[in-house]
Amino acid sequence: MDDMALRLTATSRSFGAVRAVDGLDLAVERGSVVAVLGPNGAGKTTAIAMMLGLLPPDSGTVTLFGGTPAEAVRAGRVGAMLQDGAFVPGATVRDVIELARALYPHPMDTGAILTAAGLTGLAGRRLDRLSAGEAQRARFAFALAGDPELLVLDEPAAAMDVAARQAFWTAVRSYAAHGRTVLFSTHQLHEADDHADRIVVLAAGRVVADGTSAQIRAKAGVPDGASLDAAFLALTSSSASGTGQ
Ligand SMILES: Nc1ncnc2c1ncn2[C@@H]1O[C@H](COP(=O)(O)OP(=O)(O)OP(=O)(O)O)[C@@H](O)[C@H]1O
Repeated sequence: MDDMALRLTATSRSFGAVRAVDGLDLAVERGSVVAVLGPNGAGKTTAIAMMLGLLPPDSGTVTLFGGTPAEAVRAGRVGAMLQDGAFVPGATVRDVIELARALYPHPMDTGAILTAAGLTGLAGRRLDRLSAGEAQRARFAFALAGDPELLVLDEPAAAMDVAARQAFWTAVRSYAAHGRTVLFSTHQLHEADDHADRIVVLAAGRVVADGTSAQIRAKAGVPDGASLDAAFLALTSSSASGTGQ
């Protein structure tokens, strides 16, 4: 049995002439919180789509808990929050949570989902009337509903205000504290610094650095006290121009 929640081995995916993900090797231990950083076009969303079985790799393999992504999704072991996840028009927050709960074998309690996602006061609100930040929280609720072992979150806190972000990250940390695994992508480097045990920096579809924030700074050759932004720019500037064209 694979003791990793997630494993990508020599995984590649191209779109025409663009090599979005280029021989990516990444293994994520169960119980860890991993942030994936990278400039626009680095391949984060493509890698996440392959992790979830939404996009087949051209070459290489992707396994979740030692099996295929489809098996893990079918078994309710994975919850995901995607950037452009659309909602059923006219449905309420509670409707979509109940819909998600019905898809999973061991769903979380509706009240616990609403609390974790900060939506208790908005349960009866129509999804198409939510603000952008509230809609992100509803996507988080959908991802949490099945009480999955692995949460995969693509730029999850985008559009959330300061209080919503704080509540969101508290919920993520408490989720991970129960031995579950979280992988999230972000452009907010401080979120990676503050909330991830491990940071993976991608550029041009490859891993250019992987470790704690101190290890990332050391690899980039910036001092310990320097911002992660300085390390990020040092690590990604040479390869960033080679992608996203
Ligand atoms: N369906 C597609 N068709 C053509 N090109 C694509 C497609 N999806 C992604 N790409 C290209 O693959 C590369 C990687 O895109 P991807 O969305 O994975 O990057 P990203 O790191 O998530 O970027 P961002 O930070 O802007 O969200 C980009 O050059 C993008 O234009």
